[in-house]
Amino acid sequence: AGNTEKQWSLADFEIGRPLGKGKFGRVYLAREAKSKYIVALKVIFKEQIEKYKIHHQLRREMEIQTSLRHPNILRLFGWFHDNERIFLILEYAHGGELYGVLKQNGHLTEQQAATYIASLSQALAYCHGKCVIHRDIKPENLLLDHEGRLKIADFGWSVQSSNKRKTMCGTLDYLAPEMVENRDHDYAVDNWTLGILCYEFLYGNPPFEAESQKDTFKRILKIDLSFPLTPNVSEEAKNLISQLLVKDPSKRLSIEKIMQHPWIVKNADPKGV
Ligand SMILES: Clc1cnc2c(Nc3ccc(N4CCOCC4)cc3)nc(-c3cccnc3)cn12
Repeated sequence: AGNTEKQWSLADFEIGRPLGKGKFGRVYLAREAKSKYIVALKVIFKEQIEKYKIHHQLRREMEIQTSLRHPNILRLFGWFHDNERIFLILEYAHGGELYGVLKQNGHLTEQQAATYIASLSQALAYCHGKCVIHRDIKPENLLLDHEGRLKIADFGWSVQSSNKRKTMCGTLDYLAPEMVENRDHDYAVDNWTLGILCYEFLYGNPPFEAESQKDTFKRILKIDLSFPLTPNVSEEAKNLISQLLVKDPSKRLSIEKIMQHPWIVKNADPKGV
């Protein structure tokens, strides 16, 4: 049967301008020579992979992102390598980083914020359904397509959850209580992050920002959450944020409940999701 996947090489692409640089390499605009199809080419140097010991993380990112198909998740079409570099062939997000839009405008409107939170919730519901936890959702990892639709990129920190959902695995008879208790909550890290992002979209900075990392950790552990008087944010938005930034993972609003929250129902633009 052989591998039906085409073996790509650098010769198949015309390289355009750099789009930006990540920690382990750069991202370039590129065009597949025959089809003229526009992609983003993420170049990672093998010596960096050795140096930072990120083989497994990179392999996981590639396996996970290749397997995910969702309108709000950036596609990984394939990959290839030469002696020094690994190349990821990624979907090009024409609108660039959401982070840029956020910093440009200072903060987003309630409609924009609710639309992005609804998109993220749908993408996460899809990921969690496939036992994938992203764990590193932040504005830098969020891109926009030509219609301003949100795309989650960079699954470098995601994990294939070891705790298969109750429905997906064998007998629970032999599980210790803490295992049964935690099984459904390791996904809740992403729900917490939705609360952080919703706050940042509406106020322009994350809720537990502090001078030092130590102080940020203290504020997180205390759930030291306060809402500035400006910009003016609706009570429903604050209500959603307060139901996500909850210490006990089992008490955080579920993805389904987020989608049904009055603030989302009222403000999210179904076309933008
Ligand atoms: Cl992966 C991937 C797919 N598409 C992109 C992309 N696309 C993109 C489009 C447009 C503009 N603009 C720059 C301002 O003027 C408007 C257009 C920037 C990035 N950027 C990055 C990236 C990565 C790191 C830093 N910064 C950007 C990664 N990408």
